[in-house]
Amino acid sequence: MEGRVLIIGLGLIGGSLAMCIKEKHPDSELVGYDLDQNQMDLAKMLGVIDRPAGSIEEEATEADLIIIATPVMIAGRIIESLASLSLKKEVIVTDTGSTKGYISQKASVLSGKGVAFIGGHPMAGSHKSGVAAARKILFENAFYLLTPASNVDNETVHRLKDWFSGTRARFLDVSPEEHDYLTGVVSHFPHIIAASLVHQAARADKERPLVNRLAAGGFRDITRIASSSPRMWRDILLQNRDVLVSLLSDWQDEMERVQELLSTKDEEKIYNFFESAKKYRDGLPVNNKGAIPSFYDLFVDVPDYPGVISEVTGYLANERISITNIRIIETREDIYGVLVISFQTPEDREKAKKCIGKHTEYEMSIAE
Ligand SMILES: NC(=O)C1=CN([C@@H]2O[C@H](COP(=O)(O)OP(=O)(O)OC[C@H]3O[C@@H](n4cnc5c(N)ncnc54)[C@H](O)[C@@H]3O)[C@@H](O)[C@H]2O)C=CC1
Ligand SMILES: O=C(O)C(=O)Cc1ccc(O)cc1
Repeated sequence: MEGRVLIIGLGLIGGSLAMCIKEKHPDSELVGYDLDQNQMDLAKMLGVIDRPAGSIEEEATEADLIIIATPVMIAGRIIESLASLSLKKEVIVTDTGSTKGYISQKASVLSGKGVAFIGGHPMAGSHKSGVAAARKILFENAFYLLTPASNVDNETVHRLKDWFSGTRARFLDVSPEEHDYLTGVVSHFPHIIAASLVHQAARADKERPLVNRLAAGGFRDITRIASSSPRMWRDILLQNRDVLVSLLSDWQDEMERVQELLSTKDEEKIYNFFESAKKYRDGLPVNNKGAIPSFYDLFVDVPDYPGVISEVTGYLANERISITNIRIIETREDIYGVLVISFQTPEDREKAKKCIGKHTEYEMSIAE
């Protein structure tokens, strides 16, 4: 498609969407605006946008697609300012916020003026922020939830999906209320729990410093999302307050049940508690990227000598295989154990396995 796209907020999500649009629609013109001049300069330098915007007002009136990819609290204010401008008749306005109820209410000022607003939420991301972390494969296979306002026809929704076809995401239309409940359960609430687990460990650490050293492996895995942007999660929690308060109350009931199982030493019920969780979790789809994307880990048993990490990463770099994370699980004190390398795709992981196998005799395994 041809046309001018204005992206407001050139961070991880705005930057990644810009890359996806350019790949599929090379004739489009991508204009970016960010309050932070450094992000705007970096976006231009990295080729993520064609040019920076002087202001939202200057560019919005000429845009065919306007994407608001700022923190959710700010998106509401931007919508209000867009509503005071004379936008193109066929323009589509969309956002990328993790909550949809609040923004959809705010967007009624646009609908009132006949402007098409389609709320959007690509359900994939990362705990990293900023345009430097943007990737065009970020949304591949992920769900992309859309909440079209009631005045928006199917043709317009299709037009937006066409703009975003380079994401290779799977689009689903839902109501804003349904959206906020679903994402409350699978994304927002788990972020609260991850942060609470970290708080619990940090408290214990004060008495027993070994906690810090032992909190590797599984603990790091389940608390990875606690490293996300505090500002972003503050805003999300405030906007999805009602759903989260109700989920917290369910959670407290659940914890009381667990406490009861422990005080009554009910072996069978404790077993069932874990067994039923395992059954449900094992049945979750593995090929989809969920709100909390899976990373494809390769475990490499490495010997204990200095430079072994750079040796392994060097082999991968030579074959241009990109990794998303690397860490060591120390199996014994001060002795290197297993190197865990994470990849974005199972194909990259397979290539890496072959590559390391070519150069070394290290044992490797994959855990699903
Ligand atoms: N990080 C993630 O994994 C995901 C985030 N989201 C949502 O996407 C939105 C953006 O998130 P990220 O890209 O991760 O954040 P980010 O922090 O990487 O980028 C946000 C950008 O918005 C800019 N900004 C702030 N106020 C602005 C204003 N008034 N005008 C113009 N720019 C402004 C910031 O300077 C920053 O560059 C948020 O609403 C978030 O809820 C959605 C899916 C995943
Ligand atoms: O880093 C992770 O695993 C995430 O949870 C990413 C994420 C953050 C916010 C969203 O609205 C959707 C996905």
